Amino acid sequence: MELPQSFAQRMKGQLGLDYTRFEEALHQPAPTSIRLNRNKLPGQPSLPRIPWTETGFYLPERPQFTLDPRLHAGAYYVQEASSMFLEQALRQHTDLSQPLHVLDLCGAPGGKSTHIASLISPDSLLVANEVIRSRASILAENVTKWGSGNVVVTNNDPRDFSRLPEFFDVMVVDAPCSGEGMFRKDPQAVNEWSDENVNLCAQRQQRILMDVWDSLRPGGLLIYSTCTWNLAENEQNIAWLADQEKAQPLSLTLDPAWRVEATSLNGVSGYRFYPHQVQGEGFFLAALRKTGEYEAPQRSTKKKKYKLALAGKKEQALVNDWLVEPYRFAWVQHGEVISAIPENLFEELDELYQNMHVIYAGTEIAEVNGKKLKPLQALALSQHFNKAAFRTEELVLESALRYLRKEDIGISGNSNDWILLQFEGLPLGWAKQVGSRLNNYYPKEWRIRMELPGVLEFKSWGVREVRKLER
Ligand SMILES: C[S@@+](CC[C@H](N)C(=O)[O-])C[C@H]1O[C@@H](n2cnc3c(N)ncnc32)[C@H](O)[C@@H]1O
Repeated sequence: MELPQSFAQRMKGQLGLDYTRFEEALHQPAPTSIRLNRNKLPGQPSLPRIPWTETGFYLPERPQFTLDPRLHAGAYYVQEASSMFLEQALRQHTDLSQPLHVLDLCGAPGGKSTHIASLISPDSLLVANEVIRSRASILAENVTKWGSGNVVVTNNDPRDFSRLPEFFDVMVVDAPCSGEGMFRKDPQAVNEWSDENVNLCAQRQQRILMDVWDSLRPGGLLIYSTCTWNLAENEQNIAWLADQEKAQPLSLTLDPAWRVEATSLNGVSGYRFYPHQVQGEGFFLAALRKTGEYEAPQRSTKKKKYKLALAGKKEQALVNDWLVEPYRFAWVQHGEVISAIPENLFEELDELYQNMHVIYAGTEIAEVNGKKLKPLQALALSQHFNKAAFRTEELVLESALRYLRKEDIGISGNSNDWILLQFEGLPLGWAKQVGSRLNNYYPKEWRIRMELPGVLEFKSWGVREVRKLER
């Protein structure tokens, strides 16, 4: 990798004597790390922990993740370690036990959204947004696999959030940036880098921040992050915002052993991750509190016209016991699809449907057509799913991968049932047995496209779990 000259020059100025170690680190392989979904994998793996998060771990090597059915089951997310530092900003500056409205503005592919979903209380709402449509679908897929049930995925431009004034308690802006911190993982980022692009990115970030600022409540928390190291896209932008909006800069308590670098510019604290100091990629994070007093809006006494329609009692009764605590949910119907949304979030969700382009909300449970009922993929992957309501079949590795490739797989018995297919107790999706045939209902868009290798080797992250299957 040949570093752009002006980038190297600037970093020498920024890092001084540390520059040589920094450059050497850029030529080392990037570490591999994952974050576990504790609702699906509660055990403690024998792996080194990422110190600033409770659920992140380093792997000794990079496995072929596509060939691990647990990834498709939403049991973990492959995420770069530094970016999990978001957890510190949330834990140190919010009360996560409270019901919060959180926005993840630049959400795709979903690393931070799934992380936030694991940290907030079940009564909280996360709006995971992505402006690019194709990327919003990937975000919706990852959110669905994570299975939290209190997440809404929207596909909106930041300026659309002006329709939701003072709606959010917390806002995460993981801004599109010049990607200097991704150089060793992504050679394309090196080719696209230029001083001009850094300036364009900085201007775009300011626009994005101004576009969404009004939808943060007074007293609310803004967490801003990038994966780049220049001042313009980081400290300078946040100092500019703090000055413009009279926001209060916040600092974080760091453990010196983490080797995260704290910076300060005009009273604004920033936190920098360099690959020669931490086991992770380049990252920057800063936090601000919006000043002022929040006054909850007066509720109108006029009868409200809702956009969300509740499912009929008959339809609801058909699917009610498919979730473990059905009384916690409102059951809404959109065409033939019944979804469950947390009961306490009905008003907020309706407001989102009125104002934004919602592409996924809550948990899609079933398609109902007269007496015909079809359980949906999101139900199988939901953390609230009542598995006892269905016949389940455990698959070995090869069958699980064939199922995820949407191939035909054999199964014993002869019935007319919906069958929940699992791998190591983790639901993967649905199949329907029709006589001796088994119809595969795994979503076509999610299927594994890669050919299975001649020898399947299941190298899990737990060192003891190496398996070979000769075929
Ligand atoms: C750094 S990535 C987000 C990564 C994500 N937060 C995660 O942890 O997986 C930035 C995202 O911003 C989106 N984006 C690009 N231009 C944007 C704009 N003008 N406004 C808002 N988001 C934008 C990109 O499509 C991209 O998905």
